[in-house]
Amino acid sequence: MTALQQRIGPHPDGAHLPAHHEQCLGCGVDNPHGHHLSVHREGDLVVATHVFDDRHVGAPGIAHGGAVATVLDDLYGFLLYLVGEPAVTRQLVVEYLAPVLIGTTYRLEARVDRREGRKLFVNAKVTALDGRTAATSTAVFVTVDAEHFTQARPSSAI
Ligand SMILES: CCCCCCCCCCCCCCCC(=O)SCCNC(=O)CCNC(=O)[C@H](O)C(C)(C)COP(=O)(O)OP(=O)(O)OC[C@H]1O[C@@H](n2cnc3c(N)ncnc32)[C@H](O)[C@@H]1OP(=O)(O)O
Repeated sequence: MTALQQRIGPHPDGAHLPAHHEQCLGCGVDNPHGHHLSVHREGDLVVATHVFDDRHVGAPGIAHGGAVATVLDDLYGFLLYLVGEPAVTRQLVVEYLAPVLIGTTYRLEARVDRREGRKLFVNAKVTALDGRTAATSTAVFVTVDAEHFTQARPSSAI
């Protein structure tokens, strides 16, 4: 079994899910520019509690929209542990409903809506602890084989 297959799982309900790799911008613990997302499984959901910090600011005090999209994209990447196959983002849509505030705790959750062949239709939301939804998202991921990741330079391949 390859390291990638081991990481893919299966992972039981409630389990903390492993980072995609140590340098991943979304979840890698060794990326100093990263978001260091920590994600667990809740049934069919993948869930993170997240605080954007000063590295992610757009307008003063408000998270940059690209940073929010980055975190959502990476969160979707954790659904692949539930699906059991690698996949990559083909389309990412974000609705910014309210400012996502720096230094404020948010709950992020994502799920697979449906699958059609290689296409995974997924959705997510970002919710403040008072229950207000700050952002919603949909995306299309397409499953790929392990060779997809060998296109990168050897030093950065996973
Ligand atoms: C498991 C855990 C692993 C963990 C261990 C780490 C490994 C996993 C790391 C992941 C880490 C995550 C991190 C965050 C997620 C990224 O950031 S992923 C990085 C960003 N994304 C990319 O780089 C992807 C770049 N794009 C590509 O490589 C290629 O376009 C793709 C996505 C592989 C697809 O290419 P292709 O295989 O040639 O497929 P193509 O025929 O174009 O389309 C496939 C199907 O999708 C359909 N389609 C295309 N676009 C659309 C659309 N917008 N809407 C609906 N359908 C569409 C097509 O019509 C087609 O449908 P069918 O004809 O099959 O019915």
